Amino acid sequence: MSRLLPDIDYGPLPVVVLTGFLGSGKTTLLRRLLAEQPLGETALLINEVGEVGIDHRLVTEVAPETRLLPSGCVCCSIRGELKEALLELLSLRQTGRLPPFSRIVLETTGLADPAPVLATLSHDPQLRHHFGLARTVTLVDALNAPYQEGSQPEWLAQVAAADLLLLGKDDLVDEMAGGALLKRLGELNPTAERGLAAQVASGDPRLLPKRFDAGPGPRADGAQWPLMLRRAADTLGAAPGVSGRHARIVSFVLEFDASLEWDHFALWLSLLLNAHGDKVLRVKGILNLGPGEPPVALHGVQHVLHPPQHLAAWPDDDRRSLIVFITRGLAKPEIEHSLRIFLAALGTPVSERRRSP
Ligand SMILES: Nc1nc2c(ncn2[C@@H]2O[C@H](COP(=O)(O)OP(=O)(O)OP(=O)(O)O)[C@@H](O)[C@H]2O)c(=O)[nH]1
Repeated sequence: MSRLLPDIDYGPLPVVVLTGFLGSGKTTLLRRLLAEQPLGETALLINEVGEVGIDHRLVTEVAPETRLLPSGCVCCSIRGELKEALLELLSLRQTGRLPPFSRIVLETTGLADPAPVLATLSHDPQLRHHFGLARTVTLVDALNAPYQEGSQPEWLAQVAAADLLLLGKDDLVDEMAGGALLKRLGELNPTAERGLAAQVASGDPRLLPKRFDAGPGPRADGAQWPLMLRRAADTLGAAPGVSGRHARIVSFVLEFDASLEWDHFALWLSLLLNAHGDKVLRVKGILNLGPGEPPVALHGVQHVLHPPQHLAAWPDDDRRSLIVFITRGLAKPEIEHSLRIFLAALGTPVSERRRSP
């Protein structure tokens, strides 16, 4: 008798990366998120420091298809292992040894800068064929955030990499402190959506997208991308940059009214990220490449520049190019200067829009 195989969609599987400093509440959040969800829809990959994976035991009840990566820090040697773990999961799914799960949640160790994981997911051709980075979610511990911002570079890298910032343990601080923290997170990463972890309910689609292109990135909803960038630009305004409490963190926006020459701009950005990717914690942009051209969405974390994406159309008449940077030890004037000199040398000078203070 022939067995009916499940109808598996072999399109790229969405991968949601969940990060957050040690003890910020990632496992607690995952348990709530996955509780009451149909078993087998979500595969969970957990990377932990140390030999014994305690989290693994905690989440096994709700997600039996968990695979635990064997060794420690994501940021050092995990690239090979992450790839193997992802491909193994896929193989088990395709051969029917695992249910046809429709997404993967990858919880990174709390001590890690997520950039290497994001780089692996975005740049490995085999992984890119099968998986799509849908969203990076960072959990921030409300009680410890002020201290962690001042002392832990990984905390800042996690906050900067996020598409969604969730404030956890807000029950441990008063309302005013919680509000101030959310505002602070908006200053540090003005392009991320913000919310309270306590409001994440079981099955929250922000963390459990159904398809890769249903994620929050530029693929998902072209109109949202420029609007998000404009909100960020308004937040940052004419300020030279919002400073962090340490290590010269700044967030700022470059705005251009004139269209940009893609080849020249892309070359400049690649050179910038090659040379200073460790200082560019995050870059997100929407570019106007000239009349009749669709807008292009840019999206990068440190040395990683995700493949730029053409959006269907501009949402309205506003045709500004906007590029938001979050940098460490690289100030806005340095980046402006480098872009201006570079484009002028190639014969396509642009002048940046200046907002009146
Ligand atoms: N008061 C309060 N405690 C919380 C909340 N979320 C998590 N905790 C507690 O914080 C501690 C750490 O939570 P976990 O969920 O294990 O944190 P984690 O980020 O997975 O920890 P690591 O895997 O060690 O990085 C546990 O004792 C939780 O019960 C919250 O919203 N409020």
